[in-house]
Amino acid sequence: MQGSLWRRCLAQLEVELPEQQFNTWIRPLQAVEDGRTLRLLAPNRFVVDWVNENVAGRITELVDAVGEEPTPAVVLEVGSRPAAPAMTINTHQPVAATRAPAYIAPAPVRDIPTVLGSRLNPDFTFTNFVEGKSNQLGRAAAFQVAENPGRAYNPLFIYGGVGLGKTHLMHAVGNMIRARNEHARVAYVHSERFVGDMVKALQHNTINDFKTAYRSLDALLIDDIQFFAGKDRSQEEFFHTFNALFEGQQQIIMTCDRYPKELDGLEERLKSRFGWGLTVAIEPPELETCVAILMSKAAQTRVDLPDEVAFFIAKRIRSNVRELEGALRRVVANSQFTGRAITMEFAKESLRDLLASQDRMVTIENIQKTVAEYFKIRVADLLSKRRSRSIARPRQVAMALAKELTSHSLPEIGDAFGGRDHTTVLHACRVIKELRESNTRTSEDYSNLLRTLAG
Ligand SMILES: Nc1ncnc2c1ncn2[C@@H]1O[C@H](COP(=O)(O)OP(=O)(O)OP(=O)(O)O)[C@@H](O)[C@H]1O
Repeated sequence: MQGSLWRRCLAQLEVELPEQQFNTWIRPLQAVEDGRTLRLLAPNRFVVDWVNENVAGRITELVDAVGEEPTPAVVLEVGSRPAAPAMTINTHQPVAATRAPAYIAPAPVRDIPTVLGSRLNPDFTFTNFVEGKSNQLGRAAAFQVAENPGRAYNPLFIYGGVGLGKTHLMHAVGNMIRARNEHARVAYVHSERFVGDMVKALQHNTINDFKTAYRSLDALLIDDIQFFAGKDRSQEEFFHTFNALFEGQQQIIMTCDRYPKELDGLEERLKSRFGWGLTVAIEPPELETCVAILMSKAAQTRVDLPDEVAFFIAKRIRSNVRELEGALRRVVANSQFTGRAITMEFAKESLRDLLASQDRMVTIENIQKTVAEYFKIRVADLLSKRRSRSIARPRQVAMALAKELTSHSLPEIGDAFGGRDHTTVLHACRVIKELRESNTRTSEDYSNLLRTLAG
């Protein structure tokens, strides 16, 4: 069957490679298969070089693993196939939906009302959002907003770390509003896109259309508003949009990676407005919730995932839900690729590289989570500006651990702790070093944490 060999390789590569790499370098390849050769046609020399350097070996391995006799030779060259619909490469769809910017269809600003209205991701619903202690409040608030848009909590402000389900919840609200009223004008927009659209509208003299489009909505869902930091013109425009929607009792939902008051580079008048409705945090999920999420994702794709495998994955991948899904996707793709059932042994084998690199690499997120659990505070507290001793000390411990266990620079660490200056991190490292020498308690805490994190 023409094209099937490459399709299988593609499905596997999509799981193994970061999304951006896959889209940039692999997706543009066109395949021509004749049983003896798999010819991959690249649009230009850059793509050929990149693929040769980075994934050619892996492609050959995958072709070998498919086990066709004789094993087809892989040829990579610049070229393109004459357009023939039957040969279009049909790439496999990932289990999880792609991330925010991907829903945004490039469209002229004039079309905003229609285009915005079609940007909801139908896969993100309340039904498939798994509830746990870490997201209970956020889910409950979102549900109430969906039942009573513009009136329950306006605005609804959801904040928390990456990959914890903020975007999912936001879309769930939009989907539910639309399910209850098909005429409702609901728009999802990433803040970066809002900024881009606004700049275009200014350039093309269509700022009035832009304003009307946004202000005519029943609900505006705006993601990752930390992107507004430092962008004064966009904040100004968003301020007016916000006021118009708010006054019209039109719903506004926002997400952000931190508590709004902690956002540097954001005007005070916006920060205070963000707090007019309800502000809820989403925390990293506990083990049981992680297991439940895995089971739910497996069930959605009709995959048989034994409990012990779900526990194994949940225990080993602790950073966030997106990573958890990535690990599951890898196991499932591997199982579909090889036709083997998902057993403990199989999962360990499929995730070996991922776990090995994770074991070698302690992440700042992981440190924050472990330190927060250890001191029984919230990750959000570590990222906040609160200065009370019970928060500030653990924060300094976490910063010192990040310096010791990761290869991140001081500014990067500062940034990961709610956008702090590198001198704060340096100060934290010095304080902790001194305390470890003079204070048994700190010294013990630090050693315990080091043991937990680095084995
Ligand atoms: N409680 C949950 N139940 C089911 N799926 C979840 C849950 N939490 C997160 N997910 C899934 O995890 C993935 C990442 O979630 P999402 O994109 O909503 O994260 P986010 O908090 O918006 O992250 P970012 O700040 O990076 O945009 C999505 O595929 C989402 O469906």
